[in-house]
Amino acid sequence: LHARIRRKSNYNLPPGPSLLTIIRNSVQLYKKPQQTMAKLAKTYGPIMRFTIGQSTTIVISSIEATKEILQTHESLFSDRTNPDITTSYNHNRYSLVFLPVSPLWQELRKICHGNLFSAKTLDASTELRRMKMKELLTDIRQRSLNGEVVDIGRAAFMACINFLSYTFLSLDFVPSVGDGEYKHIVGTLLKATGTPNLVDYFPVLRVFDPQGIRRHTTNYIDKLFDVLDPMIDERMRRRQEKGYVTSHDMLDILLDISDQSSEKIHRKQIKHLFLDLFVAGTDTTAYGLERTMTELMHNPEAMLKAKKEIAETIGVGNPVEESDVARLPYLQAVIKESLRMHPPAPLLLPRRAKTDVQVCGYTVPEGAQVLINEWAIGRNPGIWDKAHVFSPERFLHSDIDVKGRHFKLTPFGSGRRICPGSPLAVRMLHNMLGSLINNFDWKLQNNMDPKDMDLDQSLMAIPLATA
Ligand code: HEM
Repeated sequence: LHARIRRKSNYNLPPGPSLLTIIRNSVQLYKKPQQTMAKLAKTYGPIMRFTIGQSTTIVISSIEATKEILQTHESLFSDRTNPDITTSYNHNRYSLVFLPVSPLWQELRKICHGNLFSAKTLDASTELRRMKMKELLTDIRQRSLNGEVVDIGRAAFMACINFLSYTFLSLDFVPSVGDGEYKHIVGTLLKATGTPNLVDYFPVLRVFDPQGIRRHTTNYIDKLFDVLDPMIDERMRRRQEKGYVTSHDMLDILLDISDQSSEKIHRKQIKHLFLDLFVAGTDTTAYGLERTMTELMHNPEAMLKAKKEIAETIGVGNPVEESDVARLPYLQAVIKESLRMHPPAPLLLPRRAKTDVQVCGYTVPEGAQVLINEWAIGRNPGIWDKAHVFSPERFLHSDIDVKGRHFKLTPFGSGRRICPGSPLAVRMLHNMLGSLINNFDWKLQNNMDPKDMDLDQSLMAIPLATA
């Protein structure tokens, strides 16, 4: 123990906030972790160390250090930390999100890149999403006729699940679970992943599960598997029938791969993969859409420009097709600007240091959890001109994209663990946002002035059909 303490004290990282400071800020750290960490980084520096119990977390909020972690030493930071919660259902043994770099993880990534999220596969399933987009627009049109207020976050969430479940399974996942319940399940699973769990800091408490986080998570995963299992079984049965025609969805692709070689992926892994894809893909994309709509309503000039561009390119009142997006540079800039200011994964996903690694002259100790504060980087006035102003124009004649090559903007991460679903997320974001603003004018409820909006609150708005 003595040797360990001595070794630790040799690390040249500045001490970071004390336990007392962490406790004092704990409510804020829990409610708004990225903002609070950005505030603390002003005192403790852009490479900040938190040590609690047996766990060291390093929070990065400079581009130089981000680049060293996600590019220069990427192979040493490409594993994830494995919070206790991932051991529910042995998910850590199958999960694309939490597996370390390993043959199984490589196989799953290969399937994602080559099959599930390749341009060819996504093009083939465009029709499924087009159908869902029409349903969303019909639903909003009806609400517009009734003069109803739309909770944009909720509508976006439901639209994202529908888009994903049609792309994955060619059917509505939600009616089987109930829409409110599904939102609750996904919300709870995500919240559980982000909730500081005493067990992760003091592993000796594992058997007690003092906050009940593992118990709850197992319960919710159970509910999702209860829906997924019969769907997969039914598809396997139908595939045995003569004359079965593939539906071009991800389940058929995965079952084709599994039929060819169950070593590549088997039934159980398919279920765990869908769990990851649904949980990782729904809330992030819905949050991205809600925040972008919020910014556009807060900035009527940007809204007008985006609407004008779409109307002139595809005609007013039409849904924006995925193939239209290349001709809509302002819409693309709007999405980038929103991802800069409101990254849906504000601390990305935790990486784990494989060995001691030198980053910008400091030693990140082996086993440390590394978080990139994407939110703080996106709002840093030293990095972005007028960082707190929503200005899509900054991206109009710039080559900055979100593919993980520009370390000032990496909302989908970078390197070998970059978000595999980003090609689908990007399509959904443009498609939904473009269609919502090309089909409706949006007004805040209670005639609220856009200047008075709270940009972090839920967006409630009234759709008015465009002339
Ligand atoms: C706007 C929407 C989204 C954002 C901002 C986002 C962001 C991220 C980020 C930051 C990571 C970690 C990357 C890293 O460590 O470098 C990630 C990983 C991941 N994302 Fe996304 N994501 C989005 C949508 C999706 C969608 C739609 C899916 C699937 C349908 C998805 C599936 C995943 C998976 C499976 C991983 C784990 C990959 C691995 O660890 O190898 N994401 N995402």
